[in-house]
Amino acid sequence: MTDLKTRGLVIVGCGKMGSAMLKGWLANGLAPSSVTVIAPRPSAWLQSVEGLRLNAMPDTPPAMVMLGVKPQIMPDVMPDVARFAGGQTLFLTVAAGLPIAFYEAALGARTPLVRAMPNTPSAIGRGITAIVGNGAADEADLDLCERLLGAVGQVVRLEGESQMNAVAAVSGSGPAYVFHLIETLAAAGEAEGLPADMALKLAKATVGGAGALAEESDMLPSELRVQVTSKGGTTAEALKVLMDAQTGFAPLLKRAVRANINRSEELAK
Ligand SMILES: NC(=O)C1=CN([C@@H]2O[C@H](COP(=O)(O)OP(=O)(O)OC[C@H]3O[C@@H](n4cnc5c(N)ncnc54)[C@H](O)[C@@H]3O)[C@@H](O)[C@H]2O)C=CC1
Ligand SMILES: O=C(O)[C@@H]1CCC=N1
Repeated sequence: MTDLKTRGLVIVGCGKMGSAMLKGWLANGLAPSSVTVIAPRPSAWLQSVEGLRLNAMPDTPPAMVMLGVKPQIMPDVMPDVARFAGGQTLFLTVAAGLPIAFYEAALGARTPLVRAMPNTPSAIGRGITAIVGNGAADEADLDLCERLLGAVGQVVRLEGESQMNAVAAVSGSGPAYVFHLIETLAAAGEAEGLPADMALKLAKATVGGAGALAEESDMLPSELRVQVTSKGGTTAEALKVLMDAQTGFAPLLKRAVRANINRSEELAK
C-alpha cells in the first residue's frame, strides 16, 4: 500500500465500475494525489476530485495500472500502457471475458497481472471481487490487490482463470439481475393496486433486508426460505410458481447465467 501511495495508481478507463472502486478507495484514505486517471470524457465527479491527476501518464512506472475500459476498447489502450510492462508495475484488469493470455500478448508474460471481477456495490463498500493472477504475479502482488479491493468489499481468490466467466455471470452481473427483481416485484405489487412509490419501497427493503439476513444468518438461504413459508399459507402458493422445475427461477437463472458465459466466451475470441 505504501508503494501505491508513493509510486501511484494509474486508472485507464474510469466509468461506472472504475468510479465505483475509486470512490471506495478515496473514502478509505487513498490520497487523490496518488491517483492518475486516463479518461477521454472525464465525468463531472472525476473533474471535481481535488488533487487527482487527469489524462497525464506518469513518466516513471506506477505501482499499479488498473485497466477499466470495456473489453472491446482494451486493444486500443494496450499500446499506451505497454511502456510500463516488464515487471515494475502490477497490472490489474476488471474487464469481462478477456483472458490473461490477451494481456500477456500485449505486455509480455513477465509482466505481473491480476485479473479481477468486481461488482458495483463496491461503491458503498459492499462489493465482492474475485481475483486470479498470471504466472508473473507473486503472493505480494495478490496481497496488494486483495488489500486494495478489500477496501470496497469482500475478495475471493480463484483456483484458476477457468472459473472467471462463471464468477462474472454470478456476482459481476448479478447486481443487474437483483435490480431487475426489485423492478419486477414492485411492478407486480403495483399491478395489484399498490401505489408505485410504496411498491418500490417495499420491494427494495425486502431485497435489501433478505440479502442482509442471508449474509448474516448461520442458516442456509433454503432454511431461511422455509422460515417464511407457512404450511398451507400464502408463500407456498407463490413458491409453487417460482420453484416450478420448467418455468421457475432455477431454469430461468441457469439460462441467464449460461447466456452471460457465452458472451464472455465470444469476447475472448
Ligand atoms: N459495470 C459493471 O457492473 C462491471 C463492469 N466490469 C468491467 O468493467 C469495465 C468497464 O465497464 P463499465 O465501467 O461498466 O463501463 P463504462 O463505459 O462505464 O466505463 C468505461 C470507461 O472507459 C472510458 N474509455 C473509453 N475509451 C477509453 C480510452 N481509450 N482510454 C481510457 N478510457 C477510455 C469511457 O469513457 C468510460 O468512462 C468493462 O471491461 C467491464 O467488463 C466488471 C465488473 C462489473
Ligand atoms: O455487462 C458486462 O459486460 C459487465 C461485466 C460484469 C458486469 N458488467
